[in-house]
Amino acid sequence: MAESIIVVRDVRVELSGTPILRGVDLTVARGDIVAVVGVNGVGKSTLLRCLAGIQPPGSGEVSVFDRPPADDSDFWRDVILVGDEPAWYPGLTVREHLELMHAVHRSSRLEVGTILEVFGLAGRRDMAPPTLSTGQRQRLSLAMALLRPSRLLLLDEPERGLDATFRRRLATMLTEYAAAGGAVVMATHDLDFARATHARQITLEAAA
Ligand SMILES: Nc1ncnc2c1ncn2[C@@H]1O[C@H](COP(=O)(O)OP(=O)(O)OP(=O)(O)O)[C@@H](O)[C@H]1O
Repeated sequence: MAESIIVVRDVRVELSGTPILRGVDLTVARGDIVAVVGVNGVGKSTLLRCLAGIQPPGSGEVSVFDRPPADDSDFWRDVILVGDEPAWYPGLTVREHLELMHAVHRSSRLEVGTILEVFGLAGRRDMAPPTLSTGQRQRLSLAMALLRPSRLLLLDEPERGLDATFRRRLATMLTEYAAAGGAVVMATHDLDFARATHARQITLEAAA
């Protein structure tokens, strides 16, 4: 059986006294792509935050790479969370944001020039991220994530703001990432996008 990267057993989370997650189970192995779906407010982002070690479960077990996820540098060397828009570095261009990631992570998966082309940002390389469109900023967030080496991608609505053509390209990139041995867990509202990645779907139900 494939090595499990994530094991979630009977997880419960309450926020401000309201049950958000209850009895959630999930196992993710190398090469898996899992799409977490469900209505607004059902707890998809909360589950991703549990997997990222940002939201401790009230009860139950969460294990990522054989230990409880911890918000520390060892953990983030293997794991990438793409959620809310990152804080951009004032004064740095699109290309410089990517070069920064490239410089910090010695074994980048792609060269900066290549990733600018793949993510359709070559024509915007000298612009400041805040001056990009919503979809272009999302492309840059994903480009910075996929540039660096990792073993697990946690993606909160990665399709947000992306046009149909780029959604298909991203689906292919995620499929290739998983085929190379990585694992992906993503919250999404786009079932066509989820199907394009051949993701296993899990549907969260309201806890209350
Ligand atoms: N700090 C908090 N205190 C109380 N309730 C919270 C807090 N943060 C989030 N919630 C509630 O938790 C629930 C789950 O939120 P979450 O963002 O995980 O949902 P989601 O499934 O990702 O939603 P969406 O599809 O809209 O992105 C929501 O009802 C939200 O109002």
